[in-house]
Amino acid sequence: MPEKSVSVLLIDAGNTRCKWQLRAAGQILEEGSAAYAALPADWPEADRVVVACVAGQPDLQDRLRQRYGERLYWLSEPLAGYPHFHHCYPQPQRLGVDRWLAMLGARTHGSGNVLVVDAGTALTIDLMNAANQHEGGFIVPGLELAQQALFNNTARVRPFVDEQVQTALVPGRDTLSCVSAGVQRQLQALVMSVVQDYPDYRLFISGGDGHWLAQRLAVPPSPHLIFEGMESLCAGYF
Ligand SMILES: Nc1ncnc2c1ncn2[C@@H]1O[C@H](COP(=O)(O)OP(=O)(O)O)[C@@H](O)[C@H]1O
Ligand SMILES: CC(C)(COP(=O)(O)O)[C@@H](O)C(=O)NCCC(=O)O
Ligand SMILES: [K+]
Repeated sequence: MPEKSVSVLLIDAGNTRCKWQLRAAGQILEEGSAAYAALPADWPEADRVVVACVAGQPDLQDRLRQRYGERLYWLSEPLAGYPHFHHCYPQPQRLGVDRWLAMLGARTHGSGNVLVVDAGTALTIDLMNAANQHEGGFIVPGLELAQQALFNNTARVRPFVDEQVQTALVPGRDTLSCVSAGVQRQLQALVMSVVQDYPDYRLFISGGDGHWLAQRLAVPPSPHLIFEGMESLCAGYF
């Protein structure tokens, strides 16, 4: 009788929300995302569960530990001693586990230099060369956070209820449109400036704001990079 393929539940616990995929034999069987206040009461059955968490979340960890016991692998920092990646941080455990996994995920798409953008709560950009040497990166506030920074720290820049968020980059004609278009252009310009400095690096864009950013930069989005990184870890490590 053929052996049943191993099912893995992969959970990407970011600062804004939690995303998950149930995979078996490289296929995505189920997927979802939710705010922490609205997580499923009932997680799917899985042979193995890997969580990448940059956001603390002790309650989630307790619940998943109760549900899955020893099948749970909780990653809050890069795995020490992982041989197929060379850190540049003097303290590698300080590198966000999501950034590390996104780079491992990009590697599953081929060899060569990679420039990995994860447009989430923060927008991160990481460079990794063909020898899997992390060459460093950039961290800036992501779209929502950058907008909130303006709303929270100015008297009159705020989202008026009668204003619609614009998706175009044309100059805004109300406060919300000016902020939205301004912040989008800022993020796009940052990524373009790094791309320009590293022309031999293949660009990958993931994260909650990855779709529009990828479209602007004329590359296909890579929404599953962190899951792909987790899956490649599972193959050798868990
Ligand atoms: N359904 C959604 N809920 C929350 N944010 C979303 C959603 N869809 C897109 N976004 C955008 O994605 C960003 C969060 O991206 P995500 O990759 O989930 O972040 P994180 O991994 O930091 O939790 C938000 O800042 C927001 O601009
Ligand atoms: C930079 C981040 C906040 C990004 O988190 P996210 O936007 O995915 O929620 C996260 O990767 C993190 O907490 N990193 C630790 C600091 C570092 O990477 O240097
Ligand atoms: K991010």
